Amino acid sequence: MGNITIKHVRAFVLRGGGADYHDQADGHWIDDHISTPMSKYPEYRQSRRSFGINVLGTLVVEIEASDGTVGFAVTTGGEPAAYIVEKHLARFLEGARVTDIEKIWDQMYQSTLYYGRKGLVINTISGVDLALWDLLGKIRQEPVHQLLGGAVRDELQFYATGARPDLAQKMGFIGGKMPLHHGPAEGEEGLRKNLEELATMRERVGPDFWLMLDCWMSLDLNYATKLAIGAHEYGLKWIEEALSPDDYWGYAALRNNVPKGMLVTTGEHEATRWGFRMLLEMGCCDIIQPDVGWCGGLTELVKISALADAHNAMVVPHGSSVYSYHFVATRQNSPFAEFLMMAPKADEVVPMFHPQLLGEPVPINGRMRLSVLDKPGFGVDLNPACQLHRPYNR
Ligand SMILES: C[C@H](O)[C@H](O)[C@@H](O)[C@@H](O)C(=O)O
Ligand SMILES: [Mg+2]
Repeated sequence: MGNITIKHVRAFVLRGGGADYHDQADGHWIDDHISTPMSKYPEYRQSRRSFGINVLGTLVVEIEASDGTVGFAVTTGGEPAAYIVEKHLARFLEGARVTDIEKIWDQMYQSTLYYGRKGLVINTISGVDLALWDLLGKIRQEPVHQLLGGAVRDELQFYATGARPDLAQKMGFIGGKMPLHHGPAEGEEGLRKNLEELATMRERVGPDFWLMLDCWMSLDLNYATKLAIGAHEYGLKWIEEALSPDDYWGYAALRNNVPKGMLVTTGEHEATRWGFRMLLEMGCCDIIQPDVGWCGGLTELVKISALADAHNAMVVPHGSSVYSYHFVATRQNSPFAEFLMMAPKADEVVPMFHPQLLGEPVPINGRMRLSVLDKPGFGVDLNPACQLHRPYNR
Protein backbone atom coordinates (compact mmCIF):
# COMPACT_ATOMS: atom_id res chain seq x y z
CA MET A 1 0.00 0.00 0.00
CA GLY A 2 2.67 2.46 1.10
CA ASN A 3 4.62 2.19 -2.16
CA ILE A 4 1.70 2.81 -4.52
CA THR A 5 2.34 6.09 -6.32
CA ILE A 6 0.44 8.40 -8.63
CA LYS A 7 1.34 7.79 -12.26
CA HIS A 8 -0.99 10.05 -14.24
CA VAL A 9 -3.30 12.99 -13.62
CA ARG A 10 -5.77 13.85 -16.38
CA ALA A 11 -8.20 16.78 -16.55
CA PHE A 12 -11.30 16.60 -18.74
CA VAL A 13 -14.24 18.91 -19.33
CA LEU A 14 -17.95 18.16 -19.70
CA ARG A 15 -20.97 20.30 -20.55
CA GLY A 16 -24.67 19.93 -19.78
CA GLY A 17 -25.57 19.69 -16.11
CA GLY A 18 -23.69 17.33 -13.84
CA ALA A 19 -21.38 19.10 -11.41
CA ASP A 20 -22.08 22.39 -13.20
CA TYR A 21 -25.72 21.85 -12.33
CA HIS A 22 -26.79 25.37 -13.28
CA ASP A 23 -26.06 24.40 -16.90
CA GLN A 24 -29.67 23.44 -17.71
CA ALA A 25 -32.05 23.95 -20.64
CA ASP A 26 -34.79 26.59 -20.80
CA GLY A 27 -37.79 26.07 -18.53
CA HIS A 28 -35.84 24.67 -15.59
CA TRP A 29 -36.87 26.09 -12.19
CA ILE A 30 -33.17 26.74 -11.39
CA ASP A 31 -32.99 29.39 -14.10
CA ASP A 32 -36.37 31.07 -13.77
CA HIS A 33 -36.14 34.70 -12.67
CA ILE A 34 -33.99 34.02 -9.60
CA SER A 35 -32.63 37.05 -7.74
CA THR A 36 -28.88 37.51 -8.18
CA PRO A 37 -26.32 40.32 -7.87
CA MET A 38 -26.87 40.84 -11.62
CA SER A 39 -30.64 41.38 -11.25
CA LYS A 40 -30.08 45.14 -11.06
CA TYR A 41 -29.54 44.89 -14.83
CA PRO A 42 -32.98 44.11 -16.38
CA GLU A 43 -31.41 42.35 -19.36
CA TYR A 44 -29.86 39.81 -16.96
CA ARG A 45 -32.83 39.41 -14.61
CA GLN A 46 -34.77 36.51 -16.15
CA SER A 47 -31.99 33.97 -16.60
CA ARG A 48 -28.76 33.35 -14.71
CA ARG A 49 -27.37 31.69 -17.83
CA SER A 50 -27.71 35.07 -19.56
CA PHE A 51 -24.92 36.47 -17.37
CA GLY A 52 -22.84 33.29 -17.48
CA ILE A 53 -23.63 31.19 -14.40
CA ASN A 54 -22.91 28.12 -16.56
CA VAL A 55 -19.90 29.52 -18.40
CA LEU A 56 -17.34 27.21 -16.76
CA GLY A 57 -18.81 23.72 -17.18
CA THR A 58 -17.67 20.61 -15.33
CA LEU A 59 -14.07 19.69 -14.50
CA VAL A 60 -13.39 15.93 -14.34
CA VAL A 61 -10.14 15.02 -12.56
CA GLU A 62 -8.87 11.47 -13.12
CA ILE A 63 -5.89 10.13 -11.14
CA GLU A 64 -4.27 6.81 -12.09
CA ALA A 65 -2.07 4.99 -9.55
CA SER A 66 0.92 2.74 -10.20
CA ASP A 67 -1.22 -0.32 -9.43
CA GLY A 68 -3.71 0.67 -12.17
CA THR A 69 -6.44 1.92 -9.83
CA VAL A 70 -8.17 5.10 -11.05
CA GLY A 71 -9.90 7.63 -8.82
CA PHE A 72 -11.91 10.57 -10.12
CA ALA A 73 -14.09 13.47 -9.10
CA VAL A 74 -16.21 16.16 -10.75
CA THR A 75 -16.69 19.80 -9.81
CA THR A 76 -17.40 23.19 -11.40
CA GLY A 77 -14.43 24.50 -13.34
CA GLY A 78 -14.32 23.44 -16.98
CA GLU A 79 -11.44 24.41 -19.28
CA PRO A 80 -9.68 26.99 -17.09
CA ALA A 81 -9.65 24.48 -14.24
CA ALA A 82 -8.33 21.78 -16.59
CA TYR A 83 -5.50 24.13 -17.54
CA ILE A 84 -4.58 24.66 -13.88
CA VAL A 85 -4.59 20.88 -13.23
CA GLU A 86 -2.46 19.94 -16.24
CA LYS A 87 -0.09 22.91 -16.36
CA HIS A 88 0.35 23.58 -12.65
CA LEU A 89 -0.99 21.09 -10.11
CA ALA A 90 -0.09 17.78 -11.80
CA ARG A 91 3.59 18.27 -10.87
CA PHE A 92 2.73 17.87 -7.16
CA LEU A 93 0.85 14.60 -7.77
CA GLU A 94 2.74 12.57 -10.38
CA GLY A 95 5.33 10.51 -8.52
CA ALA A 96 3.84 11.20 -5.08
CA ARG A 97 2.42 8.43 -2.91
CA VAL A 98 -1.36 7.98 -3.01
CA THR A 99 -1.35 8.59 0.75
CA ASP A 100 0.31 12.01 0.46
CA ILE A 101 -3.06 13.80 0.49
CA GLU A 102 -2.24 16.41 3.13
CA LYS A 103 1.14 17.29 1.61
CA ILE A 104 -0.31 17.50 -1.90
CA TRP A 105 -3.08 19.80 -0.65
CA ASP A 106 -0.57 22.14 0.95
CA GLN A 107 1.62 22.24 -2.16
CA MET A 108 -1.40 22.92 -4.41
CA TYR A 109 -2.61 25.71 -2.12
CA GLN A 110 0.74 27.39 -1.43
CA SER A 111 1.90 27.20 -5.04
CA THR A 112 -1.28 28.91 -6.31
CA LEU A 113 -1.49 31.49 -3.51
CA TYR A 114 -0.30 34.23 -5.86
CA TYR A 115 -3.34 33.80 -8.09
CA GLY A 116 -5.74 31.58 -6.11
CA ARG A 117 -7.09 31.66 -2.53
CA LYS A 118 -10.75 31.51 -3.55
CA GLY A 119 -13.04 30.80 -6.52
CA LEU A 120 -11.91 28.85 -9.55
CA VAL A 121 -8.47 27.86 -8.24
CA ILE A 122 -9.91 26.47 -5.00
CA ASN A 123 -12.64 24.71 -7.03
CA THR A 124 -9.81 23.11 -9.00
CA ILE A 125 -7.85 22.10 -5.90
CA SER A 126 -11.11 20.70 -4.50
CA GLY A 127 -11.62 18.53 -7.59
CA VAL A 128 -8.10 17.13 -7.36
CA ASP A 129 -8.48 16.53 -3.60
CA LEU A 130 -11.79 14.69 -4.03
CA ALA A 131 -10.25 12.50 -6.74
CA LEU A 132 -7.38 11.65 -4.36
CA TRP A 133 -9.84 10.54 -1.67
CA ASP A 134 -11.76 8.49 -4.24
CA LEU A 135 -8.50 6.87 -5.36
CA LEU A 136 -7.42 6.03 -1.81
CA GLY A 137 -10.81 4.52 -1.04
CA LYS A 138 -10.72 2.42 -4.20
CA ILE A 139 -7.20 1.18 -3.45
CA ARG A 140 -8.11 0.36 0.16
CA GLN A 141 -11.55 -0.95 -0.90
CA GLU A 142 -13.17 1.33 1.71
CA PRO A 143 -15.88 3.99 1.38
CA VAL A 144 -14.68 7.54 2.06
CA HIS A 145 -16.87 7.82 5.17
CA GLN A 146 -14.77 5.03 6.73
CA LEU A 147 -11.51 6.74 5.71
CA LEU A 148 -12.83 9.80 7.59
CA GLY A 149 -13.20 7.87 10.84
CA GLY A 150 -16.59 6.29 10.35
CA ALA A 151 -20.24 7.26 10.38
CA VAL A 152 -22.02 8.67 13.43
CA ARG A 153 -25.47 7.80 12.06
CA ASP A 154 -27.09 4.98 10.09
CA GLU A 155 -29.23 7.27 8.00
CA LEU A 156 -28.91 10.71 6.42
CA GLN A 157 -31.89 13.08 6.29
CA PHE A 158 -32.29 15.75 3.66
CA TYR A 159 -34.01 19.01 2.99
CA ALA A 160 -34.81 19.73 -0.66
CA THR A 161 -33.86 22.83 -2.63
CA GLY A 162 -36.21 23.71 -5.46
CA ALA A 163 -39.29 25.53 -6.59
CA ARG A 164 -41.75 23.15 -4.95
CA PRO A 165 -41.35 22.63 -1.20
CA ASP A 166 -44.96 21.39 -1.17
CA LEU A 167 -43.97 18.47 -3.38
CA ALA A 168 -40.76 17.94 -1.39
CA GLN A 169 -42.89 17.58 1.73
CA LYS A 170 -44.90 14.84 0.07
CA MET A 171 -41.66 13.12 -0.94
CA GLY A 172 -40.54 12.89 2.69
CA PHE A 173 -37.94 15.66 2.87
CA ILE A 174 -37.54 17.49 6.20
CA GLY A 175 -37.79 20.91 4.65
CA GLY A 176 -37.89 22.95 1.45
CA LYS A 177 -35.59 25.76 0.40
CA MET A 178 -36.90 28.06 -2.32
CA PRO A 179 -34.93 30.42 -4.54
CA LEU A 180 -35.74 34.09 -3.97
CA HIS A 181 -37.19 35.50 -7.20
CA HIS A 182 -37.14 39.28 -6.66
CA GLY A 183 -34.29 41.52 -5.50
CA PRO A 184 -33.94 45.14 -4.39
CA ALA A 185 -34.11 46.43 -7.98
CA GLU A 186 -37.76 45.37 -8.08
CA GLY A 187 -38.55 47.51 -5.04
CA GLU A 188 -41.47 47.12 -2.64
CA GLU A 189 -43.53 45.29 -5.26
CA GLY A 190 -40.85 42.64 -5.56
CA LEU A 191 -40.58 42.32 -1.80
CA ARG A 192 -44.35 41.87 -1.61
CA LYS A 193 -44.19 39.17 -4.30
CA ASN A 194 -41.43 37.35 -2.40
CA LEU A 195 -43.53 37.32 0.75
CA GLU A 196 -46.68 36.28 -1.13
CA GLU A 197 -44.82 33.29 -2.59
CA LEU A 198 -43.66 32.33 0.88
CA ALA A 199 -47.16 32.78 2.32
CA THR A 200 -48.63 30.57 -0.40
CA MET A 201 -46.10 27.84 0.26
CA ARG A 202 -46.67 28.05 4.03
CA GLU A 203 -50.40 27.62 3.37
CA ARG A 204 -49.70 24.48 1.34
CA VAL A 205 -47.24 22.81 3.72
CA GLY A 206 -48.81 23.66 7.06
CA PRO A 207 -47.16 25.19 10.12
CA ASP A 208 -44.30 22.80 10.90
CA PHE A 209 -42.51 21.97 7.63
CA TRP A 210 -39.22 23.84 7.31
CA LEU A 211 -39.29 26.63 4.75
CA MET A 212 -36.12 28.52 3.81
CA LEU A 213 -35.24 31.22 1.27
CA ASP A 214 -32.04 31.16 -0.77
CA CYS A 215 -31.08 34.73 -1.76
CA TRP A 216 -27.94 33.86 -3.76
CA MET A 217 -25.83 36.90 -2.73
CA SER A 218 -28.39 39.31 -4.19
CA LEU A 219 -29.56 41.58 -1.37
CA ASP A 220 -28.40 44.56 0.64
CA LEU A 221 -28.59 44.64 4.44
CA ASN A 222 -31.71 46.77 4.58
CA TYR A 223 -33.65 44.66 2.09
CA ALA A 224 -32.54 41.42 3.76
CA THR A 225 -33.63 42.77 7.13
CA LYS A 226 -37.07 43.77 5.79
CA LEU A 227 -37.45 40.40 4.05
CA ALA A 228 -36.54 38.53 7.25
CA ILE A 229 -38.95 40.56 9.35
CA GLY A 230 -41.74 40.09 6.80
CA ALA A 231 -41.00 36.38 6.45
CA HIS A 232 -41.11 35.76 10.18
CA GLU A 233 -44.90 35.50 10.28
CA TYR A 234 -44.63 32.65 7.77
CA GLY A 235 -42.15 30.78 9.92
CA LEU A 236 -39.06 31.17 7.73
CA LYS A 237 -36.45 28.82 9.24
CA TRP A 238 -33.42 30.46 7.65
CA ILE A 239 -32.44 33.21 5.26
CA GLU A 240 -29.56 31.97 3.10
CA GLU A 241 -26.71 33.82 1.43
CA ALA A 242 -28.49 37.16 1.53
CA LEU A 243 -25.35 39.29 0.96
CA SER A 244 -22.09 39.24 -0.95
CA PRO A 245 -19.69 36.55 0.35
CA ASP A 246 -17.20 39.34 1.11
CA ASP A 247 -19.60 41.34 3.29
CA TYR A 248 -18.71 39.72 6.64
CA TRP A 249 -19.73 42.93 8.39
CA GLY A 250 -23.16 42.90 6.72
CA TYR A 251 -23.79 39.31 7.76
CA ALA A 252 -22.85 40.09 11.36
CA ALA A 253 -25.33 42.98 11.33
CA LEU A 254 -28.05 40.88 9.62
CA ARG A 255 -27.68 38.20 12.26
CA ASN A 256 -28.46 40.88 14.88
CA ASN A 257 -31.36 42.26 12.83
CA VAL A 258 -33.33 39.11 12.05
CA PRO A 259 -36.20 38.11 14.33
CA LYS A 260 -35.23 35.88 17.23
CA GLY A 261 -35.32 32.24 16.24
CA MET A 262 -34.65 32.82 12.54
CA LEU A 263 -31.31 31.42 11.37
CA VAL A 264 -28.83 33.16 9.08
CA THR A 265 -26.83 30.84 6.82
CA THR A 266 -24.12 31.26 4.21
CA GLY A 267 -20.83 29.87 2.91
CA GLU A 268 -21.33 28.04 -0.38
CA HIS A 269 -19.18 30.65 -2.15
CA GLU A 270 -16.66 30.89 0.71
CA ALA A 271 -13.35 29.01 0.58
CA THR A 272 -10.72 27.52 2.91
CA ARG A 273 -10.45 27.37 6.71
CA TRP A 274 -9.43 31.05 6.69
CA GLY A 275 -12.58 32.22 4.93
CA PHE A 276 -14.77 30.22 7.28
CA ARG A 277 -12.78 31.46 10.27
CA MET A 278 -13.85 34.98 9.27
CA LEU A 279 -17.51 33.92 9.07
CA LEU A 280 -17.36 32.16 12.43
CA GLU A 281 -15.28 34.65 14.42
CA MET A 282 -17.29 37.62 13.14
CA GLY A 283 -20.53 35.90 14.13
CA CYS A 284 -21.90 36.02 10.56
CA CYS A 285 -24.13 32.97 10.57
CA ASP A 286 -25.67 30.09 12.51
CA ILE A 287 -25.00 27.44 9.87
CA ILE A 288 -22.06 27.38 7.46
CA GLN A 289 -22.68 25.78 4.07
CA PRO A 290 -19.36 25.04 2.37
CA ASP A 291 -19.49 23.25 -0.96
CA VAL A 292 -16.93 20.44 -0.77
CA GLY A 293 -16.26 20.85 -4.48
CA TRP A 294 -15.56 24.58 -4.09
CA CYS A 295 -14.19 25.19 -0.54
CA GLY A 296 -10.91 23.27 -0.91
CA GLY A 297 -12.10 19.67 -1.03
CA LEU A 298 -12.57 17.09 1.69
CA THR A 299 -9.12 17.66 3.23
CA GLU A 300 -10.06 21.31 3.82
CA LEU A 301 -13.68 20.64 4.78
CA VAL A 302 -12.51 18.45 7.68
CA LYS A 303 -10.54 21.43 9.02
CA ILE A 304 -13.44 23.84 8.44
CA SER A 305 -15.83 21.48 10.22
CA ALA A 306 -13.62 21.18 13.31
CA LEU A 307 -13.42 24.97 13.50
CA ALA A 308 -17.21 25.23 13.23
CA ASP A 309 -17.68 22.57 15.90
CA ALA A 310 -15.57 24.62 18.30
CA HIS A 311 -17.91 27.55 17.60
CA ASN A 312 -21.03 25.41 18.11
CA ALA A 313 -21.95 26.05 14.48
CA MET A 314 -23.62 23.49 12.27
CA VAL A 315 -22.01 22.50 8.98
CA VAL A 316 -24.58 21.65 6.30
CA PRO A 317 -22.62 21.44 3.07
CA HIS A 318 -24.07 23.01 -0.07
CA GLY A 319 -25.54 20.26 -2.25
CA SER A 320 -22.65 18.37 -3.84
CA SER A 321 -23.95 14.85 -4.29
CA VAL A 322 -21.93 11.94 -2.91
CA TYR A 323 -19.03 14.25 -2.06
CA SER A 324 -21.02 15.79 0.80
CA TYR A 325 -23.02 12.67 1.75
CA HIS A 326 -19.91 10.74 2.84
CA PHE A 327 -18.80 13.74 4.89
CA VAL A 328 -22.16 14.49 6.55
CA ALA A 329 -22.45 10.84 7.62
CA THR A 330 -19.34 11.25 9.79
CA ARG A 331 -19.92 14.61 11.54
CA GLN A 332 -21.91 15.21 14.73
CA ASN A 333 -22.41 18.87 13.74
CA SER A 334 -23.86 17.95 10.34
CA PRO A 335 -27.28 16.58 11.33
CA PHE A 336 -28.83 16.87 7.86
CA ALA A 337 -27.86 17.42 4.24
CA GLU A 338 -29.05 19.33 1.19
CA PHE A 339 -30.51 17.69 -1.88
CA LEU A 340 -30.94 19.85 -4.96
CA MET A 341 -34.03 18.92 -6.98
CA MET A 342 -32.62 18.80 -10.48
CA ALA A 343 -35.83 17.78 -12.27
CA PRO A 344 -36.93 20.85 -14.29
CA LYS A 345 -40.22 21.22 -12.38
CA ALA A 346 -38.76 20.01 -9.03
CA ASP A 347 -41.48 17.35 -9.11
CA GLU A 348 -39.35 14.21 -8.92
CA VAL A 349 -36.10 13.02 -7.38
CA VAL A 350 -33.31 12.63 -9.95
CA PRO A 351 -29.56 12.25 -9.25
CA MET A 352 -28.08 15.65 -8.49
CA PHE A 353 -25.11 15.37 -10.85
CA HIS A 354 -27.07 13.61 -13.58
CA PRO A 355 -25.91 12.33 -16.06
CA GLN A 356 -22.25 12.20 -15.04
CA LEU A 357 -22.12 9.72 -12.13
CA LEU A 358 -23.13 6.08 -12.59
CA GLY A 359 -24.51 4.67 -9.35
CA GLU A 360 -25.22 8.13 -7.88
CA PRO A 361 -27.53 7.52 -4.89
CA VAL A 362 -30.62 9.64 -4.22
CA PRO A 363 -32.70 10.10 -1.07
CA ILE A 364 -35.69 7.80 -0.75
CA ASN A 365 -38.52 9.36 1.23
CA GLY A 366 -36.09 12.16 2.06
CA ARG A 367 -33.57 9.79 3.64
CA MET A 368 -30.53 7.75 2.69
CA ARG A 369 -29.39 4.61 4.51
CA LEU A 370 -25.66 4.67 5.20
CA SER A 371 -25.39 1.21 3.60
CA VAL A 372 -26.08 2.87 0.25
CA LEU A 373 -22.69 4.56 0.60
CA ASP A 374 -20.79 1.37 1.47
CA LYS A 375 -18.82 1.15 -1.78
CA PRO A 376 -15.12 1.97 -2.28
CA GLY A 377 -14.20 5.61 -2.56
CA PHE A 378 -17.24 7.81 -3.21
CA GLY A 379 -18.98 4.77 -4.68
CA VAL A 380 -19.68 6.15 -8.12
CA ASP A 381 -18.21 5.75 -11.59
CA LEU A 382 -17.97 8.18 -14.46
CA ASN A 383 -20.73 7.63 -16.99
CA PRO A 384 -18.93 6.33 -20.12
CA ALA A 385 -21.69 7.84 -22.24
CA CYS A 386 -20.41 11.31 -21.28
CA GLN A 387 -18.15 12.65 -24.02
CA LEU A 388 -14.95 13.59 -22.15
CA HIS A 389 -12.69 16.18 -23.76
CA ARG A 390 -9.10 16.69 -22.54
CA PRO A 391 -8.22 20.20 -23.69
CA TYR A 392 -4.62 20.26 -22.38
CA ASN A 393 -3.44 16.75 -23.17
CA ARG A 394 0.19 16.30 -22.06
C1 LIG B 1 -31.27 27.64 -5.56
C2 LIG B 1 -30.11 28.60 -5.52
O1 LIG B 1 -30.47 29.74 -6.29
C3 LIG B 1 -28.85 28.02 -6.14
O2 LIG B 1 -29.13 27.65 -7.47
C4 LIG B 1 -28.33 26.81 -5.40
O3 LIG B 1 -27.33 26.19 -6.13
C5 LIG B 1 -27.63 27.08 -4.08
O4 LIG B 1 -27.63 28.39 -3.65
C6 LIG B 1 -28.14 26.15 -2.99
O5 LIG B 1 -28.05 26.52 -1.81
O6 LIG B 1 -28.54 25.02 -3.37
MG1 LIG C 1 -27.53 28.51 -1.50
